[in-house]
Amino acid sequence: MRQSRAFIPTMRDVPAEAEVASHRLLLRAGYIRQVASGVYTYLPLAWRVLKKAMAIIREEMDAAGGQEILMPALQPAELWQATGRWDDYGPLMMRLVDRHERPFALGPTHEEVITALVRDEVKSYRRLPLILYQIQTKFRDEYRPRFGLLRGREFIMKDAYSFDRDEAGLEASYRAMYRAYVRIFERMGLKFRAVEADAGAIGGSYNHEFMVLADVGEDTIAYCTACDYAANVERAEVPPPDPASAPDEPVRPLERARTPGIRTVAEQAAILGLPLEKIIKNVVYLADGAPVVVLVRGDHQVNEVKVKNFLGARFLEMADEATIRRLFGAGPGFVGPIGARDVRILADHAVRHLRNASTGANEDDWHYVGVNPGRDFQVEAYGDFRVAQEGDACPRCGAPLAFARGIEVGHVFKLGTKYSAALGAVYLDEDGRQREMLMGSYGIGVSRVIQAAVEQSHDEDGIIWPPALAPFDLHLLVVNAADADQLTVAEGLYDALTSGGLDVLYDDRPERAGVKFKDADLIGIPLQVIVGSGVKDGEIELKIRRTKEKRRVPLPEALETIRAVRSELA
Ligand SMILES: O=C(C[C@@H]1CCCCN1)Cn1cnc2cc(Cl)c(F)cc2c1=O
Ligand SMILES: [Mg+2]
Repeated sequence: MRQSRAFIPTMRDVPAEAEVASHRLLLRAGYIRQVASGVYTYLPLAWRVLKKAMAIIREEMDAAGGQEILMPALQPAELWQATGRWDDYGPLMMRLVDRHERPFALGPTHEEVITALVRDEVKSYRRLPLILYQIQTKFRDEYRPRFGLLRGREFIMKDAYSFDRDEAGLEASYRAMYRAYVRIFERMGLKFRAVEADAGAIGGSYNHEFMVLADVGEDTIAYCTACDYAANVERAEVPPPDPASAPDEPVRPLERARTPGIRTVAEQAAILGLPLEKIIKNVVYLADGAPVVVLVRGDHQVNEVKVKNFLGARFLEMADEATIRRLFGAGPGFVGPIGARDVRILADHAVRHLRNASTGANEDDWHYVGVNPGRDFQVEAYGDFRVAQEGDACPRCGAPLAFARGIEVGHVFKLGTKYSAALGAVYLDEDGRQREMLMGSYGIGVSRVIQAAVEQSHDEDGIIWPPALAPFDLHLLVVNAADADQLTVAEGLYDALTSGGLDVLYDDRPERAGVKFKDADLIGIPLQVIVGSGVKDGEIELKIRRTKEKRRVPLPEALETIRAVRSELA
C-alpha cells in the first residue's frame, strides 16, 4: 500500500485519558480512534493486525477440531432467564427492547445461545464431542472503560464451546483447547503464562487464564520460583503454616485493654505494643444476606473470592456499620469473635496457632489482649481465606511465590452441566439413556490481545510488532521522493517485493526524511527497507525495528537479503 494514499492518521500528542503506553501508541500511530468511552473504530492498520490475529486463532481452533459459526449479538432475554443469569450481571449487561417491547441483551458471551442451539440439534452420543466457535463482537457495559482496547465496552472475542458425553470427554476437549491456546499465543510472539484462575459467577470448577506479562496488567499472578505452579492471586492457594513455626511463648491470661478511638490495625498494634502478626483482624460480610465474620492475621488481607466460594454464596458484600453495631454492639474497629452471637465465624489458617494475640472486645474503645484461639473463642471453620503474598510457600512444592502483573487475554473453563442442565441439552447414550452434555467454554480477547502485544513490545519511539501480527511484512521508505534515482529504485523494489507476495507499506510521501523515519518507528513494522542517498553507490539500507540495527545491502542482493532477514526475525 502506498502511504500517500493510506488512511493512517498519525498524531503527535495524545489525549490525557490515554494512561498506558499501548493506548497512547495505538492512537498516535493511527491504529484506532475512540467513538465513545470504551468504543473504538479500528482503522486500516489495526484491522490488518486483527485479521492476522484472527487467522492464527482460526488455524489453531480448526486444527483442534473446532467448527466456526457466527452467532447473533442480539439475544432474547428468555434464554438468560432460563439459566437464571438475566439478573446476575446488573448494569454490566447491555439490554434493549425491540419494537414490540420484547427484552433483549447485546451478547456479553454466548453460553445460553450456543447451548440452546446444540440442545435443539444434537440428540445422539454419535454427534459428540462437538466444538463450535465464533469470532464476534461482545458488549459489556464496564463502569469505567479504560486503557483503550484493554477494557472496552464493545470488543472482539473468540469464544468456543465444547460439548462432550462425560468427564473424560470434557477433559480431552479442555486439553485440546488449552494446547491450542499455547500454540496461538506462541505464534503471536507473546510472553505469557497460563495460570489457575477462579471461575467466578460462571461456575464450573476448573479453569485457567492466559496472561500476557505486562506491568500495566490489571491481574496479579502468583507464580512459583521453583515449579510451574502459577495462579491468579485471587485464587492462589495458601497452605496452612507449619504449627511448629508457631511462637513457643507462655500462654497469657485474657485481659481487656483500653484503645480509645483507634481506626486501623496499625494503630491498634502501636497502642498495644504488638506486631501486626499478633493482631486478629475481623472483617464482617453479608453472604446472601447472612452475617459472616472472617478472621485474618493483622498483616494479611481477606480473599473474598475464597470466602465466597467456601460459602457457596451468590453475593458477598461488606456489612455496613449499622449492621456491625447491631451484631457486635461496637464499631468496625472493635469487633471480635469472643462472645459474638448470631454470626458465622471463619478464620484463616494463620490465626489458628496465634499466642497472646489481640482482637476487638465488641465494645467501642476496648480490645482484648492475651487472646488464644481455641481457649478464648471457637470458629466454625479454619480455612484458606487470605490473599497470597510474595514469599508465601508454593502450595505445590513449598518454594517461595513471586508476583507478576498480567493482562488476561484468554480464559478456558470447564463448565460441566451448569448450562446443559438449565436448558436441557441432553443426548441418548449407547444404551438409550438420556444424559446431560458436559460443556467447556474458551475465550480469547482478540481486540485486547493486539493491544497487549503493543504493551509488551514497544519502546520510546513506538510500537514493535511481533512479526506474526504486524500490519505489513515490510515498511519501504524513499528518503527523498524528489530524487529521481531514489524514486526509481524505490518504485522498482516496491513492484518486485509486492509481486513477490510480500505485503509492503511504501512511504512514497513527499515528506521530510525525519517525519518518515519517526512515523515508521511509530507504526512499528518489524523491518524497514530504506532507499536513500546510498543508491548512488548501488546500496539500500535495512533497519531492524526492534534492535534499530542497520545493514547496508548492495541493490542486487536486496530481495534475497530481505527474505533472509525476515526469516531471522520470524
Ligand atoms: O464470559 C464468561 C465466561 C466465558 C469466557 C470465555 C468465552 C465464553 N464465556 C464469564 N462472563 C464474564 N462477564 C460477563 C458479563 C456479562 Cl454482562 C454477562 F452477562 C455474562 C458474563 C460472563 O459470563
Ligand atoms: Mg476471564
